[in-house]
Amino acid sequence: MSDKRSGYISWDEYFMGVAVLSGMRSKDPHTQVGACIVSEDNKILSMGYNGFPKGCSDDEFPWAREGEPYDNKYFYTTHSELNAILNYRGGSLEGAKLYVTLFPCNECAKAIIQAGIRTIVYDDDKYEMTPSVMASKRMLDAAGVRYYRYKRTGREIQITL
Ligand SMILES: O=c1[nH]c(=O)n([C@H]2C[C@H](O)[C@@H](COP(=O)(O)O)O2)cc1CO
Ligand SMILES: [Zn+2]
Repeated sequence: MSDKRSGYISWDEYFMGVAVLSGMRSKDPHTQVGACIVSEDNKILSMGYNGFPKGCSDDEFPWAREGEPYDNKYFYTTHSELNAILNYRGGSLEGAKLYVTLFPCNECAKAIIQAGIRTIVYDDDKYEMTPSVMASKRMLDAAGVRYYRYKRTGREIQITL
């Protein structure tokens, strides 16, 4: 009989929790997205959140959702998934798993496929009806990248910092 502690968090809770925590760094006032890339043997390889590229000030570049393309955020934000891929400097992501709080868009799907990531665990899918996410699923399906929705456990975690 083992005296192992019970009540510890599962791998999925752990990695999605890290993705959520990472998203808390986002300065986007509307949508915060976090990502965590994990190896096949459950080691965290990289993390990311949505934001402007290095050198592009969060206080000077626009966070607006509307207006001319030059004056809204869409030309400038790097998505959490792409940031997590680019933040990894250790070599290959072949066979890795991506935990992400929002279903990846078509641009991120291309990067995910080309990086060799084979599995996506996502939480929110609020843009599922958009052409971008439909195109994303089309490419992921064609490339054989598995994706499944994170099953929320309802566990609440309080951390005092
Ligand atoms: O997969 C994604 N990953 C990601 O990081 N994002 C970022 C880009 C923007 O900063 C924000 C989306 O903004 P909005 O929901 O206001 O359109 O989320 C958006 C998507 C879209 O699916
Ligand atoms: Zn994206």
